[in-house]
Amino acid sequence: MREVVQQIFLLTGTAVRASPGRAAICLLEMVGTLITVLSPLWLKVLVDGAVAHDRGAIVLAVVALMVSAGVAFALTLAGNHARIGLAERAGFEFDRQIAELTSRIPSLEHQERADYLDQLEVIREQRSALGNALRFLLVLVRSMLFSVATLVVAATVEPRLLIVMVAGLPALIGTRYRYRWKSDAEQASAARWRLTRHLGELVTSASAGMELRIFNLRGEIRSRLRRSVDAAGAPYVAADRKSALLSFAESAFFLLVAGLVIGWLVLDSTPGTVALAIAMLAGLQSAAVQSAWMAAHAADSLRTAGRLLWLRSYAARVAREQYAGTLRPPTELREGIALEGVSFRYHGAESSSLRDVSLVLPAGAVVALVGENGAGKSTLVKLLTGLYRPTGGRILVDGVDLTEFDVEAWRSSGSAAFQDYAKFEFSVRESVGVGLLRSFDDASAVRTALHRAAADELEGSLPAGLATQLGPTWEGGVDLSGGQWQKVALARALMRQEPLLLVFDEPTSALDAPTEHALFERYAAAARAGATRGAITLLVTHRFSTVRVADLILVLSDGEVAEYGSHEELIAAQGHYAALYHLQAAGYR
Ligand SMILES: Nc1ncnc2c1ncn2[C@@H]1O[C@H](COP(=O)(O)OP(=O)(O)OP(=O)(O)O)[C@@H](O)[C@H]1O
Repeated sequence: MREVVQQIFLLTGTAVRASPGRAAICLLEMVGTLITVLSPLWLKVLVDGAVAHDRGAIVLAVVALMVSAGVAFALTLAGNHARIGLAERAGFEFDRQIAELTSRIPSLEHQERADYLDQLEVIREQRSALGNALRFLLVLVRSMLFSVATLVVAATVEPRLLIVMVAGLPALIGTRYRYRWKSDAEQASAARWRLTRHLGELVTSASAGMELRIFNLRGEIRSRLRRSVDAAGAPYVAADRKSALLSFAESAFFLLVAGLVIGWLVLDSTPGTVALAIAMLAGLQSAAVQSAWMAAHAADSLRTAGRLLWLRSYAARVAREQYAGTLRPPTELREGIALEGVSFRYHGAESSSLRDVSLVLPAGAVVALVGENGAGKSTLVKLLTGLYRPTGGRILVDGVDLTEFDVEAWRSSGSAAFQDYAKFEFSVRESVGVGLLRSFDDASAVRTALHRAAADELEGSLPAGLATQLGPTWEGGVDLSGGQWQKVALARALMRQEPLLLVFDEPTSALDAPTEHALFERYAAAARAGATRGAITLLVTHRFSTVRVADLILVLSDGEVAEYGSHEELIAAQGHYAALYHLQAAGYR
C-alpha cells in the first residue's frame, strides 16, 4: 500500500510540477462533471411531473438537465485540451527524469546486466503511460465518485437500488487479477522486446547492413524479427484474453442483477422511479466500463512509476554503497596505484573475470597490459576507471582506497580511450572537444589534440574543416573511416593534457601496427617527460611491437597475473610473454 501511495505521489507530483495550470483545469473538470450525477434525479422529476401534469416540475427538470449538460460539456472541452497538453509536458518531464537517472549512475552495471536492462526496457516501453497518468487517475477517481454519488442519490429515492452494488463487486475483485496478469506479461516480454529492438536495429543500421547482405542474412533476420515480435506479444495476448473473459463474466453478472432489480421495481414503483433506475443503471454501467478501462491504464502507470521508483532507489543505493567517496584525488602521484587481492565477478557470471590480482602500477610508469582475449584486461580498466567496484580486495591510490575519492573528480583527473569508442555525431570540433568540456569550443585545443592523435590531416580533408558535421544521416554530415573515427576518439582522450591515469584500451586497433607503435612511443616519451607528477600510462594492446615501449608489462591470463616485469625480465624468464613475443616477432619477419 505504501508503494502505491509513493507511486501516486510521483505521478501526480510530477504532472502538477510539469504544468500546474493544466493540472488545475483537469481537476476542475473532474469536480464539475460530477454535477451530471444528478441527471437521473432530474429525469425522475421530469417523468413524475409529466405524469402529474406539473408544469413547474417539468420546467425545473428541463432547465436543470440543460444546465448540468452544458456545464459538463464546457468543462469537458476545456479539460480535453488541458489533458493533451498535460500528458505531453508530463511525458517530457518523465523522459528527462529517466534519461537523467540512467546517465547519472556512476557504475556501468545497469547497462550491462540482463535483469536491470529488462526493467529499463519496460520503463522505456511503457513511458507514455507515465505522461497520461494524471488523466487516468483523475478519470478513474471521477468514475468511482460518479458511481458512489449515483448510488447515494438512488438510495435516497429507492433503497432497493443498492443491491446493484453487489453487481459491481466481481469487477472490483477482478481488477487485482487483471493487474497481476498484465504485470507478469510485461516482465515475461521485456527480454523479448529487447531482442526485437536489437533485431530491428540490425535490419535498419548501415553497419550491420553490409554483413546482412554479404551473408545473405536479411531473410533470416526478418523471420527472427517476426518470431521475436510474436513471442514478445504472446504474453500480452494471453493476458488480454483472460482479462476479456473475466470482463465478459463480470458484465453478464451485472446485467443479470440489474435486470432482476428493475423487474422487481416495475412491480410496485412509479414510472419516474423506474425511469430513474434505468438511467442510473445505464450511468453506472458506463461508469463501471470507464472505471475498468481507467483502472487498467492507471495500473499500467502505477507499475511503470514503481519501476521508476526502483530506478531511483537503485541509483541512490549505488551512490550510497559504492560511490560515497568525497575526497579530491591527488594532483600528483608519489607511490602509484596498488591493487591488493583484487577480484571481480560480473553479476550472474559463473566465474570471476579477475582473481586475486596484487601488484603496483608505480608512479610515473608506462605499463602495458597484455593477455589473450577474455583474459580480463578491459575488466581491470573498468575497475581502475571506477566503472565497477571490485567484488574483492581494494585498489589504493597513494595508499588511499579508490572508493574514498569522489568518482567524478577521479575520472576528471584521468583520461581514457577505448576500442569500443563512442561515435558522437556532432561537429568534428565538438566530437573531440567533449573530452574536456571547459575547452569544448577551443579550436586550437582541438587541433592540438588531433595532432597528438596523429590526425592533423583530418581537418583539411573534411569539407567544412572542424565545423564538419559527423554522421552521414545528418544534413551535410560525412562518415569517417574506422581509423579516422578511432583517431577522433583518441584525440578526445588527449584533450586532457596532464591526466594522472591515462588509459589506452586498444584505441588504435584500426590503425596499422607501425602507426600504433609510433603513437605509443610518443605518448610514452611524453609520459616520461611529465613523470615528475607521477602520472601513470596504461596501454592495453595485442601488438607486442607496441608493448616494448612500456616500462613494465603485465600479462594477464584467465583473470590472474601470469607475469609482471620489464620486457627484458620477461624475455629472460622465458615464460608466457616470451613465447607470445617470439611468435609475433616471427610473424613480422
Ligand atoms: N558485462 C559483462 N558481463 C559478464 N561477463 C563479462 C562482461 N564483460 C566481460 N565479461 C567476461 O569477463 C571476462 C574478461 O573479459 P574482458 O573484456 O575483461 O577481457 P579482455 O582481456 O579485455 O578481452 P579482449 O582482449 O577480447 O578485449 C570474459 O570471460 C568475458 O566474457
